[in-house]
Amino acid sequence: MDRPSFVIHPEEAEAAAKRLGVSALQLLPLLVNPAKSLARPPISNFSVSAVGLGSSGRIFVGVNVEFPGLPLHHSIHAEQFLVTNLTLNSERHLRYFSVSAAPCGHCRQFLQEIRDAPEIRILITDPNAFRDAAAEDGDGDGFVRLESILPHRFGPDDLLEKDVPLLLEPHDNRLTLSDPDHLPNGEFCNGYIDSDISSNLRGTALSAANRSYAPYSRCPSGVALVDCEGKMYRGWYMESAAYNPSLGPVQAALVDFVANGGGGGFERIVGAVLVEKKDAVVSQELTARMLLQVISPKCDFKVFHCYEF
Ligand SMILES: O=c1ccn([C@H]2C[C@H](O)[C@@H](CO)O2)c(=O)[nH]1
Ligand SMILES: [Zn+2]
Repeated sequence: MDRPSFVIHPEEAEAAAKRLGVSALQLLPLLVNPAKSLARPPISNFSVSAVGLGSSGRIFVGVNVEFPGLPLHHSIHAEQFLVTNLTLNSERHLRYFSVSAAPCGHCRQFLQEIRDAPEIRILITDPNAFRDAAAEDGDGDGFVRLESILPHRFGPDDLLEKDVPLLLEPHDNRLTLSDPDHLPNGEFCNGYIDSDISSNLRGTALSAANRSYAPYSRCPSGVALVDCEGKMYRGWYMESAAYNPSLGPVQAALVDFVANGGGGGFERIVGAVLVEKKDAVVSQELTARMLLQVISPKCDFKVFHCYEF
């Protein structure tokens, strides 16, 4: 099968399933191996891919991404990439996914932010992974419930009221820029970014911050990136009830870059804007600056502050 793209539309999925004589669900594990070629693991050389079916009938791909020069905990796991890809595409539910290796504890925890997480069904294509669990889980389709591989969960129910929107649900954080016309630390100066791109970046980062999922810290943030051809990417901060598996806004925007940037390297990123609250208890500024400096040294980075109206 050809190398899959990061989002497969229902008609394409249907046609591929028909060609292969399988159902949409059975297509997921068949896409896992080809999708591994999209991973970027220069440190481990261990490619992981996760392929999920959303409630719209679209199929989404996630892969692992590693960053040489940075501590390992900045890596993006395939399952986190998959969930980020769903949120960037406004997909409301993830009910099934297939993945090349057993999801680590960190990913099992991150998935808890999705409503009815215990019911998410997972099929691991690695033949050595939990055949017993699949046998016990009952449906006979090879998928196991997340609950069976992460029992006694700690999740949003432990910290939030029941009516708080969860990760894949719509968010509007009601943020507006504190001083939109004030460019912090001078103009963008690397020659790629004119005032139109600069104001676009600002607006895109603000919209991203408005979609951020930060119910635990109440410190939403968003990032917009621009590459050397003027193409823009965006992502927003997503929290985990267990804090550490949270995914930062730069990583989320890098998911957009890896999925839609035509396969180029991170050094193609020439401009970045972070929008977050001033004096936020959880601030992304220093981490974002460091990350961008390592992966794309010539990237010009600006921070704009916002407040809740
Ligand atoms: O659940 C997991 C476990 C590991 N990895 C990635 C992280 C790192 O890039 C590589 C080695 O751990 O595999 C994932 O993507 N998902
Ligand atoms: Zn993981």
